[in-house]
Amino acid sequence: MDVIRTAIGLMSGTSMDGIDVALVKTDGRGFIERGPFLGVPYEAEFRERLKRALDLARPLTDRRERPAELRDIELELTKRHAIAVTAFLERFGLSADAVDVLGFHGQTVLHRPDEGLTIQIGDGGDLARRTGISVVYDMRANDMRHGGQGAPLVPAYHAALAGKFQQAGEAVCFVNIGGISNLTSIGPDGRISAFDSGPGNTLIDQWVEMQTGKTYDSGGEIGGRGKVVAALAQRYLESPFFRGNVRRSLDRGDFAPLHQGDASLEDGARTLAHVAAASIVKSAGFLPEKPSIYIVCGGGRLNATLMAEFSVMAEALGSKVLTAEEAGFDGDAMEAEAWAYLAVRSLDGLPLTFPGTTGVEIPVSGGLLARP
Ligand SMILES: Nc1ncnc2c1ncn2[C@@H]1O[C@H](COP(=O)(O)OP(=O)(O)OP(=O)(O)O)[C@@H](O)[C@H]1O
Ligand SMILES: CC(=O)N[C@H]1[C@@H]2OC[C@@H](O2)[C@@H](O)[C@@H]1O[C@H](C)C(=O)O
Repeated sequence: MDVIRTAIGLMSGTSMDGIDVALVKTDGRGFIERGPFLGVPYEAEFRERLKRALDLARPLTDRRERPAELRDIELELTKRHAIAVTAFLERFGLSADAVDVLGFHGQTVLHRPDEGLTIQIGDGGDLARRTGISVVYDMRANDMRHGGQGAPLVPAYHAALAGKFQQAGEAVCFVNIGGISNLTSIGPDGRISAFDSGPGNTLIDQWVEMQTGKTYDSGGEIGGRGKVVAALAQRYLESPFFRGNVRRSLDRGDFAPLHQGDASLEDGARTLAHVAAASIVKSAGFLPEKPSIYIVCGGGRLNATLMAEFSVMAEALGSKVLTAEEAGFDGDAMEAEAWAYLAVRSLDGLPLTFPGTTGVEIPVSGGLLARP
């Protein structure tokens, strides 16, 4: 029998809103027992530091380069992850000894797949020392080294969760609407196909923050009062990203934000929610089979305007739309759970990515191991 390990996944995503912490007991294969979840938000000051990290990373050409200020931010990020782990253990009455491994995503500060460059800051060795738990980190690099896009990596976990839908003969498609959105389709025969599908919440967040100082459109309430400005939506939806080969992954900065004066606050938020929804449907057109069910995860599922737009578009094409919760999962925890699952796979040398998920030449494992 394969070893069942207890793993904690740590995700700081492109939205830069905080650290998601989730526990999973798994053999890294078909056995998955989902445990508790904790979201640890960043305060505004640290979010600004992370935005500064993106600026500092822009000129880098080597993934190991750390200008002094970027290194400082990396160490602060790592310390915050250690504090988040401690808070998680305390909250759920667990001891560090009960955890076999941490799956540490770090923060993506630069992602240029065309140049074979992806940089996640976060010091695995330092996190292992601080927590006393082994850490698997830097999970994207090996994929890129083998010709992959370095993202998305969550599909291996989606595939493991899809069993009950597969058995029912459904073509299920997981949609993660984070800062960027990505899709994983799993056919009834188990065939897996995944890619980044387009802008998610980042454009909405940037617009709402620029206009109001709030960091996101809570519930999609602002967008719900606006209308779609067709010319603005077109500008995004006619991007070359949506043409031809979609096996491309995105950097947070690949789609430019709206400018002040482009629209009213409400119309801008509505238009960008429309763009996020239409991007998913457009990209899903490149899947090998039409999804019979979409399962929506990530913060974007809480934007009712975006979800209403997406549901109308998907249902018009004959697909059913469920939130992660309606499908029996946790839409906030999914990525952190995936990082726990992937860390266990990494320990066993199992593939994290596949030709159908990142375009990698052959299925490859990945991640570096740091022991305390
Ligand atoms: N109640 C809410 N109403 C509307 N939008 C929300 C709500 N809560 C979160 N969001 C949106 O979800 C975003 C965070 O989503 P999530 O945590 O899935 O992204 P991420 O993991 O950082 O990104 P990625 O998946 O691209 O790495 C926020 O920035 C915000 O735009
Ligand atoms: C380079 C990078 O960090 N990419 C993220 C980003 O956020 C969403 C999308 O773009 C996805 O490709 C990926 O994250 C998820 C967790 C993944 O790798 O599956």
